Amino acid sequence: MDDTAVKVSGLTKRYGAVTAVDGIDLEIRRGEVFGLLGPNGAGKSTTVEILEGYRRRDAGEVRVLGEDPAHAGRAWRSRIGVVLQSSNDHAELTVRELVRHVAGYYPDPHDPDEVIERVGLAEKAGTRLRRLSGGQRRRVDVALGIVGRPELLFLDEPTTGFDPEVRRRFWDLIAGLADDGTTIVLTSHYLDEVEALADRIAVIAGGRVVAEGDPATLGGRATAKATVSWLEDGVRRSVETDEPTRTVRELAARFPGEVPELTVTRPTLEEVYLGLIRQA
Ligand SMILES: Nc1ncnc2c1ncn2[C@@H]1O[C@H](COP(=O)(O)OP(=O)(O)OP(=O)(O)O)[C@@H](O)[C@H]1O
Repeated sequence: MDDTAVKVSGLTKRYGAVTAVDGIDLEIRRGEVFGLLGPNGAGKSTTVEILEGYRRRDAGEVRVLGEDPAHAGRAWRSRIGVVLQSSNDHAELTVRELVRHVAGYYPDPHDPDEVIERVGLAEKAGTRLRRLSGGQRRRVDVALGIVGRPELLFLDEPTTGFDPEVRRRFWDLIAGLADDGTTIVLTSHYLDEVEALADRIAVIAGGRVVAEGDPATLGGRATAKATVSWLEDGVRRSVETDEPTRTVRELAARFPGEVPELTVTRPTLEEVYLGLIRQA
C-alpha cells in the first residue's frame, strides 16, 4: 500500500480578489498525526475543505488516499472521517439514535455503543441532543467522525469548549486512534494540544506554509538559545546561552550543594510559533 495519505502540491484557492491558499505543498504519511497551525484567516479551513472534497481548488494537485477529492465518489468518502463544527440538527434524537443512524452509512462501522463509550458519553447515550452541554455536543461530533472507522480523520478545532479533564481524555482517544493506524489531520489553536498529539506540524500564514517539522524541532526550536535560571542571594538570575551545559557546570562549581531553583529552558512551541507568525 502507498504510505502517503495526503499529497498536495501548488494548491491555490482564490475568493474573488483574496488568495486564501497561495501555493501550498504538503505530504502526510499514513498513520501520522499531522497538525495544522496558523492564525485566523491563514487558509487552514480552506485547505482542509479542499482535501475533504467540500471545496473546489483553482490550481494545484491533490491526492487524498490515492484519489482526487474533487472527483472521488462514495467509496472514497466512506474511508474519510470529518469532525465538523456543531450544528443544531437532530436536537430531538438521542445520542445513541444519532450515532447508530450515522454508522448505517458506512460499510464497516465501529459498534456505536463502543464509540459512545470511547468519547465518554456512555451515561448520556439515551439523552436527547438538545439536553447536552456544548462540550458534550462536541463529543457527539467526534463520535460521528470516527464511527465509520475512517482511515483518515479530519479534526477541526476538536476540543473548543472542553473542560481540561475532558480535553485530556480526548487526547488519549486521539492517541489511541493514531496507535490503531488512523491518519489524523488536526487543526487547532491550542499549541499544547498540537504538541501533545502531532508527529509533524505545518504552520500556515497568508495562504503559505511558513514552517514544517516535528514539534520538538520546529523553527529551530531544539537548537535555539537556552535560558539558564537560578536563585542567588535571594535574587532570580538568568542568562541566555548557546552552551547551557557550560553555564550549569560553572554554577555547580560555584555553589557548594544544589544550585538553588535551577532551571534550563528552551523556547516553548508557542514562542516559536509566535516568532514564525511575526516573521511571516
Ligand atoms: N467562502 C468564502 N468566501 C470568501 N472568502 C472566504 C471564504 N472562506 C474563507 N475566505 C477567506 O479566505 C481566507 C482564509 O480563510 P480560512 O477560513 O481558510 O482561514 P483559517 O486559517 O481556517 O482561519 P480560522 O483559524 O479563523 O478558522 C480568509 O481571508 C477568509 O476571509
